[in-house]
Amino acid sequence: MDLKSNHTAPVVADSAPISKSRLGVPSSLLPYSSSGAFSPNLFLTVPRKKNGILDDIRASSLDAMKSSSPPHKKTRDFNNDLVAADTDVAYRTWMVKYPSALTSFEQITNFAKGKRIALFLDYDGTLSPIVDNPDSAFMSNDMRAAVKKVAKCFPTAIISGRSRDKVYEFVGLTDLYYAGSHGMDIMGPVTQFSDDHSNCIRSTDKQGKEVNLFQPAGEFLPMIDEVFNLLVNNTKEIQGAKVENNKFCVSVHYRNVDEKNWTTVAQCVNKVIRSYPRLRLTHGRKVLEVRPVINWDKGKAVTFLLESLGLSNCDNVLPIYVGDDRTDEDAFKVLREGNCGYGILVSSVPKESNAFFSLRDPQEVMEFLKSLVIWKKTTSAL
Ligand SMILES: O=P(O)(O)OC[C@H]1O[C@H](O[C@H]2O[C@H](CO)[C@@H](O)[C@H](O)[C@H]2O)[C@H](O)[C@@H](O)[C@@H]1O
Repeated sequence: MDLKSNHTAPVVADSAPISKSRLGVPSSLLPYSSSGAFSPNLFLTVPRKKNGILDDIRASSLDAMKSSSPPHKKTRDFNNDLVAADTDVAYRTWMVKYPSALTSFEQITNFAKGKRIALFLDYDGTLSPIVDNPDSAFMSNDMRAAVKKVAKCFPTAIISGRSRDKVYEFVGLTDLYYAGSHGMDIMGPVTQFSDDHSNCIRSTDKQGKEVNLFQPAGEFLPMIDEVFNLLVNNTKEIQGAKVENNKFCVSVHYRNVDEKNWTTVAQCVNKVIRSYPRLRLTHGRKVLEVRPVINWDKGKAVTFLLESLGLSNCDNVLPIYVGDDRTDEDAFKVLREGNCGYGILVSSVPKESNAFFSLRDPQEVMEFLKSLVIWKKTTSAL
């Protein structure tokens, strides 16, 4: 297939408008819907504008770039009490809509009674704090221990924008499921379901166990490599810019670029992907992400994993997804719209979200994971 032949434009994967009415604790459960998730035609068709300009220039507008990530400094600035107090009030007000998953823990576990919890965890900003150098985004040993324990109690998957190998290297735990490249590279269990599915191939994991690999964007690999090299070359004069190859997508980081040069970063990226109509641009935290125009995201990955694990019946399964970024909104949305699970947004600043609950930072994520383990052990002992 000639991936360049269809003249469609890159688009921003903006989250759909968030419903004004919050559902609260679901009172009834709908059967988990798999409709549309595994459409044989995974390609999104997005018409290119007549003038050939990127369909949505917001893809790289300065405003979008500025709002892509809160400054990673402490919320409380003791040299500026007033600002700190204002920030705190705004955060507390926001938390009325997105209550803390820690203070709402009983509500969550009450709803989980008689159900199996399935846990989905994002990596950067969720399990590891946001740092300037993406290669140094290590998770703490305490966090690793917490993830290990929680994965012994509940089926647990890491769903990251990183390449699967990279995120596995960071987490370093077996007995978890890993999905890299925003869900476009899933290593899951071998099941009848995977046998029936195209894009699935048998493989073995690092321990030699037979696994199933699902790579819906497999044919984009050469193109992504090509674009990675172009982006490295085109941004090499921009001080602080860093391009990361995430296998089925490419990240262009501008966290360490002087703000006055952010537009140059955006222009460089737009210039490259203009020649690749089958690629699109999305925003992460101080990062522009180039990825294939396919109908696949973290939300689809959650649905896929639940199906693969035989956990797609919401009557007895409660999926919980914890994430901090815009790409995690796709997963929150799947859980919200399916009325079948909880999204938990990790954020220290107020943000509109499809999540139900919030946690302030990775430290609170760890507390939440530990609480789940204690709850599981207590209830199993009864
Ligand atoms: O889905 P995730 O696991 O959250 O991955 C999303 C991106 O995370 C990484 O970038 C972010 O974290 C870096 C380290 O803290 C930070 O320096 C950067 O500014 C953030 O955008 C990762 O490097 C990207 O490739 C992922 O797509």
